[in-house]
Amino acid sequence: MSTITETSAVSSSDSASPRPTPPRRASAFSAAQLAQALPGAVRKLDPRQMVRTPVMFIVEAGAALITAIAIAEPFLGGPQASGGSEVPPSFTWLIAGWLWLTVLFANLAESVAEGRGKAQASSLRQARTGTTARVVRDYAPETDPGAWRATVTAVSSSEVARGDIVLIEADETVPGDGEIIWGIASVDESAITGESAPVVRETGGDRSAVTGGTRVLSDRIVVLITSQPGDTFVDRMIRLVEGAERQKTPNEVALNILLATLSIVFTVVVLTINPIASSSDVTVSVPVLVALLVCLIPTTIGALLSAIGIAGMDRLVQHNVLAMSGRAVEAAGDVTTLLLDKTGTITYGNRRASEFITVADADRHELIAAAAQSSLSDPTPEGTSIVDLAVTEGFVRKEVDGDVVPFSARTRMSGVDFVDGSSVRKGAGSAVREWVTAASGMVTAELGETVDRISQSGGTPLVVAVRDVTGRARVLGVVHLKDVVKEGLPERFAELRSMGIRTVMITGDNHLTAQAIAAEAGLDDYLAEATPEDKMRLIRKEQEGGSLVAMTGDGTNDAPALALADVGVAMNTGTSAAKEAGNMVDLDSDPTKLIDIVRIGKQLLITRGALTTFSIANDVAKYFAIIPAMFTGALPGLAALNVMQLHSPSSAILAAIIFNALIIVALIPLSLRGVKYRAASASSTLNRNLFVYGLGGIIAPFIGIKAIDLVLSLVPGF
Ligand SMILES: Nc1ncnc2c1ncn2[C@@H]1O[C@H](COP(=O)(O)OP(=O)(O)OP(=O)(O)O)[C@@H](O)[C@H]1O
Ligand SMILES: [K+]
Ligand SMILES: [Mg+2]
Repeated sequence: MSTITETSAVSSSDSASPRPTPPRRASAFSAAQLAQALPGAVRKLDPRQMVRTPVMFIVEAGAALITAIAIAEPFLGGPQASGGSEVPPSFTWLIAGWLWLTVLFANLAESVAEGRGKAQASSLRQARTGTTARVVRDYAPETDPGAWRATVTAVSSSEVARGDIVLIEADETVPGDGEIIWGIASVDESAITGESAPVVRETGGDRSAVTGGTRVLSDRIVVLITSQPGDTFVDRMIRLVEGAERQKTPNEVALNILLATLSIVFTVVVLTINPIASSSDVTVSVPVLVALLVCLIPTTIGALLSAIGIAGMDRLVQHNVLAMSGRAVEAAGDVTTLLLDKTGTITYGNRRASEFITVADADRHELIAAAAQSSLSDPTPEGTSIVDLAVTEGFVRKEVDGDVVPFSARTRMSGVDFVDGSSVRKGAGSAVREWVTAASGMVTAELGETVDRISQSGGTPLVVAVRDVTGRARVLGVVHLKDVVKEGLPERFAELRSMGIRTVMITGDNHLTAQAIAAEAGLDDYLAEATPEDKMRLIRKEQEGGSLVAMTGDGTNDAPALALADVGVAMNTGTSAAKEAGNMVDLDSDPTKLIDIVRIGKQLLITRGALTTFSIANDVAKYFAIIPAMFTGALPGLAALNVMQLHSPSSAILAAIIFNALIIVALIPLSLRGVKYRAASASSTLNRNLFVYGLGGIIAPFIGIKAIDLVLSLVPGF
């Protein structure tokens, strides 16, 4: 039996200020990583896995076929001549070996990319240390939220399921994701966010979500668990970074289909060569045909495609962003409008009451008492801070009996209807004005001036009014709620502007407050007095206009908008409803994180494009290496194609195959690091990459194949 005493009000200034978190691990690519990834690469040779990447599957099938031929050859009188010219005895084995290496290098690229995620996953697994959770059986919150009786039983945290109510005290690990239903505490979320500064989590409002695996540092909280065992946020994060849940992005799927189609076309072409060449009674040996096929199909991009995708998602994790869908990552690359929620996103979100201001001849103590009474059961940060301020001005808490009218983003008001028929309300100026005039009350010009003065300073005015038993209402005054804009926003929004992204703040707050905050934060536009429907309407309008829309938000009333946006980034400090609705979660709760997300999205698209260009281009040179080598005996005229003056048909073919394999390893670092992204216009970036990777793709193999051929010419038999 444990009774809960009133907690000390924890200093609730959220200290996690948004600063771009440095990527957690150097993205350098080292030989050690290669060695570590080798076992994984060998395991991936399993044909059932290889079939996922058709291009490399064809290479593996070719490698298996030629290995069989190489084994059978000695019993068939040695390697078959090809194209009318003899081949060295080890030729077939060499082709088979390098084809196996080609497939192995492709798998190596993927397992190196996955390796970094695996490291991240193992550090996350530590966070999930199996603890015991204290589940409350008959939780019954009494009228005074500070004291309730409960029976607490200890269960292992892996059994805690959705709907359980758990008590968590200082130095205990949160057993699962949930919402705080009682209390306030400072929580260490470094296991998730890597940010060791403790954050405040409290019941009510937009900062009531806690994540399984984090640690309560002070006080105690009662949490309603919302996650199922094995499917907590950390579990999903682990599956995501391990690539298990990595969904292929639409661009990647389309490219895979293109590559597979190209490979099938080339396979058919190669299969028709002998029938066509049979007129000049020359046959090309199967090893040479397969070598030609492997050089023609886009093996370079086929081998690196998944590594590029995994590395892109991993770069997001390094920036503390969890992308639940690959599509969102790519959409981020093309976003042109960013909608930002105000409270909790642009500002710290724990709006605090700073001053009571009476209007007309209202009595100050009456104002303070009314404001406090309308907030005793208001769990939002606004409500609790009003009570705190009232207590410092002499208000004595005492139970009020009446019906609590909770705050809603639609009514934009909260209050109490007392049993004696009188009522009190606090809320947005426009909402309370309507309530007062509907009860035949008067609203003075002075009220408007006070409301505007507070709003112009960026504060949120909450008007307080009472209605007496006769039904007449009157305004007592205004509570000045202070909101603090997160620092460093103007320059970050300027950066977004340079990337062609317009920033719009949408808030339920009034116009003047919105205008003041938007100006202070350096935003392009704002929409004030927005209800959740207004936020969604604005997103639809932008999307119909052809823009891809990104939205950041933290509150439950942002959830529908986050779900509708092409890129919905939920703040980690937000409610679990917001995190469920978004397709990304920013663990740093930094509204300008979208800059990094857009940059990574663009970089992913550019890297994939650049390496595809390089891959197609570098296949061209192989025509000049292999075609003449295949037919020198029969069609001497083709020798003119041998611009590289390669040593012999066998060395030419083998050199092409070796280059085709080595180029994959050479491009692994670029695939993992990504092509450098500059905030420039899309067309100039495209032209630059076509030039660098197109021309580079044409020239590199001529040099590479010639160099390898020179080495081979030193080997006896070639
Ligand atoms: N606890 C509350 N009780 C009464 N009125 C409130 C309370 N909290 C907010 N309000 C009023 O309702 C308005 C709308 O609140 P809402 O949460 O929708 O938007 P916001 O918090 O001001 O901004 P944002 O949409 O960025 O969160 C606020 O601007 C404020 O005037
Ligand atoms: K190729
Ligand atoms: Mg709000």
